[in-house]
Amino acid sequence: MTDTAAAVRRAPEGLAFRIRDLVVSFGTGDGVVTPLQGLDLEVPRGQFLCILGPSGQGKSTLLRCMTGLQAPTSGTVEALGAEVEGPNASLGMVFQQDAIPMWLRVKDNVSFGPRMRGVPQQEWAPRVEHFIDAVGLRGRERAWPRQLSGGMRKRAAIAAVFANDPDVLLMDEPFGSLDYFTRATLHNTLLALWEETGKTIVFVTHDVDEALKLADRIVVVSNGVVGADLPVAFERPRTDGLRTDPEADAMRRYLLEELEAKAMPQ
Ligand SMILES: Nc1ncnc2c1ncn2[C@@H]1O[C@H](COP(=O)(O)OP(=O)(O)OP(=O)(O)O)[C@@H](O)[C@H]1O
Repeated sequence: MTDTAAAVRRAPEGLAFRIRDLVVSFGTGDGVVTPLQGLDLEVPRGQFLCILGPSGQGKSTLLRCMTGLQAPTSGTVEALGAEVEGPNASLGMVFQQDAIPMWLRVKDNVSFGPRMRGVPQQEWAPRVEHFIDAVGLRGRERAWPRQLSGGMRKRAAIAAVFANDPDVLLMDEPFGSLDYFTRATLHNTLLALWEETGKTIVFVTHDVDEALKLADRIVVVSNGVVGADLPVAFERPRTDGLRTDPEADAMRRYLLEELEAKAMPQ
């Protein structure tokens, strides 16, 4: 696809998310923790947004609010123009853990979402075949998850979330447990599917280089608010050359300093 075609296809038509003054508090045995303290964030449709942040400062809580798994204490979270009131099929999720049912073969896993939603088979079947191919699992359709490597199980999870055709994908450190090379190939698979489908992706990571490779935009969440908000304009596809690019290096240093400055003592 040419840059122009991609830009036209991904031209934002409104917002995927509008988050206003989001506060989340939890009561614990030791008192109250408030990981989100009045956070504002807008995410245009089609954007690949990476959320970075020091440990324990609210990234997962924010993502859970965006998927409807966590209710705000106050403030509002709107997805696709409507207030998020609970999980729904337009908000697809991928977590760090292998969140695929181990009792279903690969193909049954990939088709699980649309089958559960009662989508007619003639509608889901071609999508399922397409995404099995797109993630490189052709030939393993009848395998059980336990017969696959961690990277392949992640491929099945990605095919499953795309086959369910959500408008938005929310991913919480999805590749955190994988080795460097497996992650690198999964980055390319995910980017190819994002280019193809134009879906909005919100991706939480600890890893600055992962964010620089993937994102259109990086926000740093610290002390319960958006502490830094940077556009990432490096040309795609982003290759290993990004590691030695002076601009990328400047951004990497800035982000690492930002994370270090805001990290809480562990
Ligand atoms: N259900 C809960 N009950 C009580 N405290 C919680 C709950 N969920 C999160 N917290 C607390 O809220 C804070 C933020 O947690 P959160 O998981 O959102 O941080 P994070 O930035 O994603 O961290 P990490 O990068 O380490 O995964 C932490 O202090 C955590 O212990």
